[in-house]
Amino acid sequence: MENVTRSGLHDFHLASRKAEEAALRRYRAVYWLECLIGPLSVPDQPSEREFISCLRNGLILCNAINKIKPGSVPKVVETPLPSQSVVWDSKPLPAYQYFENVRNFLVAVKELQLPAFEASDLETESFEAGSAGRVVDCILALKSYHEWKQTNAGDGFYKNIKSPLVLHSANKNLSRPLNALSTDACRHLNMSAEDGDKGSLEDSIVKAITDYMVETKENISNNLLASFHTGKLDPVKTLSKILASGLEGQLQSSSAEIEDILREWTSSAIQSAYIAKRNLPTNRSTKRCRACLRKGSCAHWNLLRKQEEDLADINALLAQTKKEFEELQSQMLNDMKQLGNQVHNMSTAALGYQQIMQENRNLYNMVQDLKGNIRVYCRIRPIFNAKAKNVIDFIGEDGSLVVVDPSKLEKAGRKAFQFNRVYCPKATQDEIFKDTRPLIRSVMDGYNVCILAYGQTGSGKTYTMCGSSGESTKDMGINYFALNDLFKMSNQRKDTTSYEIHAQMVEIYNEHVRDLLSEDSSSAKYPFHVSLLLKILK
Ligand SMILES: Nc1ncnc2c1ncn2[C@@H]1O[C@H](COP(=O)(O)OP(=O)(O)OP(=O)(O)O)[C@@H](O)[C@H]1O
Repeated sequence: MENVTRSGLHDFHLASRKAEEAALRRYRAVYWLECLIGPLSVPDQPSEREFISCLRNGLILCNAINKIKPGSVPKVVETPLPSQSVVWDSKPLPAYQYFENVRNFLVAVKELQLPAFEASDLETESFEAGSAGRVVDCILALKSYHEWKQTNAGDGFYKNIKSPLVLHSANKNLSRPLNALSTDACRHLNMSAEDGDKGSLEDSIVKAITDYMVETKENISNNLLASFHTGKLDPVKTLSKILASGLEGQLQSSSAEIEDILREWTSSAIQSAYIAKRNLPTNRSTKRCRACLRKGSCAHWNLLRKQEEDLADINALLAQTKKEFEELQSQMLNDMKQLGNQVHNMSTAALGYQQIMQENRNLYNMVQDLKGNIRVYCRIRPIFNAKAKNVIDFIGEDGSLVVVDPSKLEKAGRKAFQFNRVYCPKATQDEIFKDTRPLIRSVMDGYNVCILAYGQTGSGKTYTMCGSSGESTKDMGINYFALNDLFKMSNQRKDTTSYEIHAQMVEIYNEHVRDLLSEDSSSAKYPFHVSLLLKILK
């Protein structure tokens, strides 16, 4: 009996407190409307019925929203007697006109994404206690929007903030799900976080607690009342149980999201450990940029850290490359120095070589002089006539030759001659040139050389000097061999000496000298025209 009394008393206090709360909110709404559009002709502290009656034609509401946002309700249905406009409920209009104002107001409110109410909430016929709550919520939301607009000059996006007190009266009859409202409330608490972001661990915990608080606030009175009615449990224990179960339920509903965040946080922790292993400062891994302050990890900061590491690697590589380049440079300098020394040595050696070569030439020419300035070689032509007798008796290696005259006595018919060398009839053109070649080299060293073929007709002078009449190089004469050597030696010495080679071919016959290379027969006889000679030489 005592418990029942206590329970009834508590119910009374609770209902009284709710009524006081609703009245205060209603007075605030009326006060704000009067400040906005003028006196409403209702008491300062109107009852719910007086409040509803005042607003039921929609005129006040339409004027208020048009004042906040001009043109929100383009056409407002006025009362028949404008002079009595201050008496809002003086003369009832037809129901459809009321409905049009209220409907236009509700459309405008929804466009602003503010909490609306049902048009039937303004019906005084179906009025019941507490039905003005949603109307009050709507007006107070309009008030908040007005204040936001004045503060922000209409810039940005207005997000309606619903306090638990608003929810308390609003969600009793609204079809809007509690979860959706809870989410809105949670977003309000998470204003500092990025919109649409799944959030960090802290965000999820805050969201869970907020949802729990909002939901529990709706259920707490019923739960407590139930416990009080049964009288079996202590109210404090009941409250604790409600808190614990509610929080557990919220955490379970958010467990998947929290698990994801925990996983991300764990991987972030592993990264931190890895960085610590790399001797990087540990506190760096916990740093986040401003945009990611509420996240478990910061991709921007990780990217920055990675770029710093790459930069450090590049710097190390650059330093190593510089070092290698310097080593290469010094090595190249050493090589250049060695090369310079080698070139110097080579030039010295070349100079020495030139000197030695010059000395060698001098010695060589000295040998040629010692051999004799005039050398006489004898070449014996083969016998072409089989009936002819051989007159050659002896050919010595030392250049001695003994011939025999068959028509004379043995002793008187024998004659001995001495030459530098005697070539037998079988001697080839090459063998003949071997003794002449050293003289050709002396020509290239600046000595004058003359090779003269002498003998009777048919003895083989032309054959020895020019070779046979054929084009075969096998029997090439001394002239061609000598010219070949001259060009070859000129080419070998072209780096040190420049030679000019001139050739002239003349015939001396019967005291007449003729130029055999001249194409003009008139100028072929001696003395030759110089211009013609130069032309030939070219
Ligand atoms: N050593 C040789 N081997 C073979 N044939 C030779 C030799 N010497 C001369 N002859 C030949 O003998 C002939 C006469 O020689 P060549 O014309 O050279 O004589 P030559 O002294 O120039 O006479 P000439 O004073 O009349 O001009 C040529 O047919 C030549 O081919």
